Amino acid sequence: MEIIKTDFEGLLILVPKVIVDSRGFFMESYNYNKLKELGIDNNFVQDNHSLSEYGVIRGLHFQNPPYAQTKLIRAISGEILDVVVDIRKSSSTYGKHLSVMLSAENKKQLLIPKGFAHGFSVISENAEILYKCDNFYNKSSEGGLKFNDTDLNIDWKIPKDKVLVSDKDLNQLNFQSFKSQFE
Ligand SMILES: Cc1cn([C@H]2C[C@H](O)[C@@H](COP(=O)(O)OP(=O)(O)O[C@H]3O[C@H](C)C(=O)[C@H](O)[C@H]3O)O2)c(=O)[nH]c1=O
Repeated sequence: MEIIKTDFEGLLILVPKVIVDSRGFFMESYNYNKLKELGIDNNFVQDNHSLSEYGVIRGLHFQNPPYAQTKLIRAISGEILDVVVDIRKSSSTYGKHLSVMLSAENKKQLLIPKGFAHGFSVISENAEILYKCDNFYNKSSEGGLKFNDTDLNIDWKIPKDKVLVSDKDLNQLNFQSFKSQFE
């Protein structure tokens, strides 16, 4: 597993070792011990799996403390533009975002620490994603930021007339009126 650091504290891109042979490929998509040897020690307790069509944007979501979640996300079919926004008030990258293409082809994973709002747009015809969480779903602790917030100015790589979002995501907070609960 290759670890790629980013400009955001704790936000890592993981590239698993893929073993190819005449039958296809094999990879250990997750290995607690191998990540622990690399200094990554999360007790993941919930796996999520979603399918979305082209143009869907899910996010930008997070769970507030004490239900905040570290996530380890990957695409198992199709391709997404995965986007995280740093909402840790004391972070030097507060309010900044990182975008990374995750796809069944590149097999990249994103380790997203607590304190980031997370979302993705579906660039392919459809995409299935799997992600591990180190805290359980807690609906009442959910928070969110508007995907099209002008201060965040995120390029989701989807033409405006093709964007598909839930009513919930249309009504998230603007960044300016958002009060982070993350230090
Ligand atoms: C997140 C979640 C949702 N649900 C139920 C609640 C709804 O009945 C249904 C769809 O939920 P929602 O529309 O919030 O799903 P997404 O828009 O994919 O939300 C996720 O999208 C972004 C990208 C994230 O990073 C979060 O994990 C999560 O907020 O699944 C559950 O039962 N358990 C869960 O852990």
